Amino acid sequence: MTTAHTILVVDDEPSICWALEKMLTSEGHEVITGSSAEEGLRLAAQNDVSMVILDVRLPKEDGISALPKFLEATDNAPIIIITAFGDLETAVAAVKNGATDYLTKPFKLEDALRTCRTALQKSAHRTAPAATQPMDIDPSVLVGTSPAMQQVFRQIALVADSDLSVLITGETGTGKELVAAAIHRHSRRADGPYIPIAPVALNPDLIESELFGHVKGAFTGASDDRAGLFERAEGGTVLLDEIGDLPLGTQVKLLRVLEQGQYCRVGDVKPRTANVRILAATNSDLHEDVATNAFREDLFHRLTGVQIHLPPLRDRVEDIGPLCRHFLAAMKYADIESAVDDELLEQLHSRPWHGNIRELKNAVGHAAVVSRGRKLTIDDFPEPKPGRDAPTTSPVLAMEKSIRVWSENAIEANPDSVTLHSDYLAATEPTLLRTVMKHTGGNRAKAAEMLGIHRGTLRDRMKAYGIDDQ
Ligand SMILES: Nc1ncnc2c1ncn2[C@@H]1O[C@H](COP(=O)(O)OP(=O)(O)OP(=O)(O)O)[C@@H](O)[C@H]1O
Repeated sequence: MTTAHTILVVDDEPSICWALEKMLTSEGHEVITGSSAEEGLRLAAQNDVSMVILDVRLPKEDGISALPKFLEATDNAPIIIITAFGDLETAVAAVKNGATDYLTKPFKLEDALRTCRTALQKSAHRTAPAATQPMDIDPSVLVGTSPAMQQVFRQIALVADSDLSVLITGETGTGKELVAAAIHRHSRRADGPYIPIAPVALNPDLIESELFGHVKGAFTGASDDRAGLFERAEGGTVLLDEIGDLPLGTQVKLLRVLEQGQYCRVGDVKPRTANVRILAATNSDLHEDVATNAFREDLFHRLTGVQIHLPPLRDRVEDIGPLCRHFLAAMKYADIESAVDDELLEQLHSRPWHGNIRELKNAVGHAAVVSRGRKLTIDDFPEPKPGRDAPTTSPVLAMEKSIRVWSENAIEANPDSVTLHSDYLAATEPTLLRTVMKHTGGNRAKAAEMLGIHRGTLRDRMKAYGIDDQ
């Protein structure tokens, strides 16, 4: 059975108060309601309140600025903020000012109930809230009015102030890097460095030295001690972009940083403490990489503790209008309001946007130049980008990755191996031979010609691998 609590609901919309009251009384709680911050504070002073549900939009003083007063009046009871205007700014402001959680109108009652139950559990272990700070937010950075983006803003707000590592997922161009930057900007580390790194862009032979630094003489060319990116990000945040591309050996070291907060420079045995928050982003399916042993399962679980997923733009078309206006404003386009009409928006909504917001941004830039300040039409926009069916990774790159993963696993399994090359051929050659034989309808002579090897060699290899002519 749940313990009965007194819950204060402060909202100037009677229907919201009524719905919450009904929901919470059916859980056995007592509900008192106020329609302004002033009335709510009076009620909070007169009652032993276990939780407050506070609307942001109130007639005189708004919910965000009244929040610290409610915390004081209720001896730091959990406070759930409700707003119809849920943007990142409001979400972060609410959490920074001490709110426990955040609900965006219209909300489902079952979601509200879940949020209330969690908050009430916290009520049992009240602690003083973190010191509040004035906010320094550029509200134009992350644009989005869709429910999906509201959820993303809420997640950013809830995780920003902690030191948790976060995995940000989503197709290319959905704004993963922007979300990572927003988490850093709204975190306690905001004054520290923010370093985004794409491992794929680093020299594969030097990747560990790039990340963790090295000591003099660690390898040929290491003429001096050198700090790595983790050291340079001291006190700040590192974004590991496309984390799936991290070599397996480096994944082990990253896990150590995540679990023990420690790493060593290459060639050094002295562990160093990493005072760095790690964010990671990927547009590939890490589950698949785990299944093929390209990504360590332990690291995967460590990283997926907190995950923020950015849906593709085609699943949140409501954001297209605000994004278009945002990009036009950034270009100082004349008369933004009439530049994008409903007819154009409808046409833009039906595009697939495989390149997501990056494609939209480029397309709007293109259209703005072509239209020279007049109202935009669909003809001003470039052709849509090819679909997702067109592979984003070339088969050669995919093969390179598979070979790299296979080699790293084989070396890890048997560091003293002396048969790597023949093991590799045995793993790959049968597929090649079978494919060519199938193509030639089982004609060995033709197959040998295509392969550029002698018929006898082909025969021997097929025999060795147990491949028959069919
Ligand atoms: N919600 C948004 N509001 C405004 N601009 C956005 C938003 N999301 C993305 N953008 C812009 O779209 C472009 C692509 O965003 P970003 O680089 O963050 O995507 P990504 O998901 O990290 O892409 P990739 O996986 O290819 O690295 C950037 O120019 C970014 O500023």
